[in-house]
Amino acid sequence: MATVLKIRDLAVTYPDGTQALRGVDLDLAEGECLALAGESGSGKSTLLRVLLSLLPKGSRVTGSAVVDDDGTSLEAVGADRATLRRLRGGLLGYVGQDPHAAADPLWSVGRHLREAWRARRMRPAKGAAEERAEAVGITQARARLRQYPHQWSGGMLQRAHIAGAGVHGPLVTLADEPTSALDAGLAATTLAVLRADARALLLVCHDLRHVAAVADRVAVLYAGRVVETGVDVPARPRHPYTKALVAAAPRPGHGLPEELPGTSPDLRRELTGCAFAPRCGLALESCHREDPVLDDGVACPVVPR
Ligand SMILES: Nc1ncnc2c1ncn2[C@@H]1O[C@H](COP(=O)(O)OP(=O)(O)OP(=O)(O)O)[C@@H](O)[C@H]1O
Repeated sequence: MATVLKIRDLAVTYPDGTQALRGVDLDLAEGECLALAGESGSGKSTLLRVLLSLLPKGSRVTGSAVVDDDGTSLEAVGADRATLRRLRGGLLGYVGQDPHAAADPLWSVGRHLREAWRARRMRPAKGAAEERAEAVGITQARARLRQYPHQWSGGMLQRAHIAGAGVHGPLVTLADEPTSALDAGLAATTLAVLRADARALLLVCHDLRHVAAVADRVAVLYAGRVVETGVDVPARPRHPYTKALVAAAPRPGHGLPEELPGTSPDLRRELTGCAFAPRCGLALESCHREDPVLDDGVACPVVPR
């Protein structure tokens, strides 16, 4: 399958000196769902913000993030206005965290959906909004789209956002914790709808259990670096950080989850060695000096190959 998104050595420093991403390499193939996992502050949302050029003024970005549309490559890092117009809502669809927070309570749900055309100075063909809504499982769409966000459940409203994100058939859909405001049952079906609707999906999700059902591959971020990537990460974590992350997730019938030891590093300071080493029970002396690179899907010298 063709690679539709190629990220190389991507680094982001916010204006206050926070190094949110520190050299990330990732590929996403057509038809694939890649999940980005990692605890709060690991850089997941920052990566999506780079692709959509939504970083605050004064942020420093180096490296590259190329969207490849059938041989035409568009660089998201430092994109000019014309490129941005092609990327945002065109080649890149976006679904956010909280469907109610992302909606204007005074607009009908149909108006929200039609905005996906208007934002690109287009008019939806007759019945096109209803057709999109039905494609993501909203029944009686004509009547329901006349209703307002407060008349919709979170799960249904998130489907409307998914419908809106997919209006122009984006090559890549970016979803930032799209189920964090939903209960567990709704989360699973919403993710399945999102997965079915997207051509390629970059899914930010801190909960590895949800990821397991929909993602083809998982990349685990820690302090702005990919520390592990693979197909079987939620079931068979290898990096000590990923293991701790899995153990920290509550699982029915497994007793109380184990809290991750220690605290996340201060990303405003220069980090030497593996950023996880101060919290890692298996760290070698060299881990405090050398930052391990990804080798066979895991950035850790302790993990057997
Ligand atoms: N505008 C900003 N200015 C300065 N630092 C920021 C800004 N936005 C995010 N950060 C910092 O950058 C780092 C990465 O944040 P980011 O939001 O990308 O993490 P995340 O993994 O998406 O976390 P969460 O799951 O909580 O959304 C964190 O240390 C965060 O505090």
